[in-house]
Amino acid sequence: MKIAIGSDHGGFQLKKTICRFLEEEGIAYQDFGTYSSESCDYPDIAFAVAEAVARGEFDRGILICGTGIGMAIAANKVPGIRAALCHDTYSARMSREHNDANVLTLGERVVGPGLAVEIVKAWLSSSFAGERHSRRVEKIKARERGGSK
Ligand SMILES: O=C(CO)[C@H](O)[C@H](O)[C@H](O)COP(=O)(O)O
Repeated sequence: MKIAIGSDHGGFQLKKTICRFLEEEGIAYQDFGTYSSESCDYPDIAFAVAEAVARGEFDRGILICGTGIGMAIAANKVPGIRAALCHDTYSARMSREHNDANVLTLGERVVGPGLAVEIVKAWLSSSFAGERHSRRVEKIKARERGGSK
């Protein structure tokens, strides 16, 4: 599995924690920035990560800002992206099993590093359950293509 990861300044410290976790687990990743705690704009990072995932260059994306909200809003503007803001492990697992989320967003100002790593673990180890959920995700994809509402 190959992960695209990014944060703004508000998620910079937590991104470092998550990158360390990925390294310990031997999971390949590419860091799309930001590379310091200097203030920057979350949409720039969100679009870079989301577009790389949408192009199929990465299996999944992880985006971190202060709350995770801005990253989710921005990433979900990219066709093909289903970004889920998860601050508990149950939501993280469900976002994979039911929604086939391909981007996880987190808020460094909301969750501590220990819980954040558990959320990432749950998210990376869960798979899309298919069946009735496929029908629902297909409706989202059709809408994105400009099809039926
Ligand atoms: O986009 C966000 C909120 O939806 C993120 O939390 C940002 O990190 C946050 O808005 C940045 O705020 P700051 O006051 O400029 O540090």
